[in-house]
Amino acid sequence: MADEKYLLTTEHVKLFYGEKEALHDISLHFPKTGITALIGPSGSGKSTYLRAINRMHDLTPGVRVEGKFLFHGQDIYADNVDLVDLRKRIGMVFQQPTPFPFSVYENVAFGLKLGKKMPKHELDEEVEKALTQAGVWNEVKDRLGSNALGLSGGQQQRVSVARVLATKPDILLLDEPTSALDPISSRVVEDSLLDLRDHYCLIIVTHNMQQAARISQTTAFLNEGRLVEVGNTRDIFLDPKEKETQDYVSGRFG
Ligand SMILES: Nc1ncnc2c1ncn2[C@@H]1O[C@H](COP(=O)(O)OP(=O)(O)OP(=O)(O)O)[C@@H](O)[C@H]1O
Repeated sequence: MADEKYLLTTEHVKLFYGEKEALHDISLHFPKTGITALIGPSGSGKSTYLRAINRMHDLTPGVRVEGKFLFHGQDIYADNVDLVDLRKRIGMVFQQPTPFPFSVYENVAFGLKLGKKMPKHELDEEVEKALTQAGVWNEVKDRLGSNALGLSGGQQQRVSVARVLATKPDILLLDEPTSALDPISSRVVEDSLLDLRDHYCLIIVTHNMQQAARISQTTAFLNEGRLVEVGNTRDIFLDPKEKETQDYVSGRFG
């Protein structure tokens, strides 16, 4: 039964790389809007879990996923799911900015052109809207025809966010989206994400605990493939229930 309160529900998720169980019984729920941060030491399963949400493991031989993933109440892993459509509705932003080696405009219009044919003026509007939402329009509006590889790392990352937003997703998955950027560019990208959190469901993997504390409302702490604790970000950082969480957020391990 669909749970109206949540846009995405994952229950009892297990993921195996061959014989190795990398995720053990993870249940997490995500509301329609807001930022959830996934934190945990290297190898704790954060990226593995994030990638399972839009079926990025489908092409990796030997990977088996168990458990329930319900998006709008529908099973993400059902046989009849259209993966192109799923990935439009659940978009992914990677650690390294991923502009294609063509113009800023074409980078954002790319996903839109895969869908139904749109008149040029509509395409222009959608590109502007997405770049504005990603917080980079003012910086690129006079160079839409220039190669996106000529932008700064932070600008490239916000153009990558705009490319995902252009296809009108409900969920943005962000896998360490600022870890390849300098601190100033990181803060600019963070500010853009903060502007998005009232309108989208954002799930961000981050190693940067200050970042998780600054931008997320909910934090989930994973360790060795287990969900140790999930809760209000403030509580996870200031008053966690589990000693393991306390040890991690206070820097005693990881
Ligand atoms: N393609 C793969 N094949 C086999 N094992 C894998 C594969 N990808 C990840 N793993 C293993 O799964 C576990 C979880 O890895 P994952 O990358 O999800 O962790 P993470 O918390 O995102 O780490 P990091 O913060 O370093 O990116 C690790 O033990 C890792 O070695």
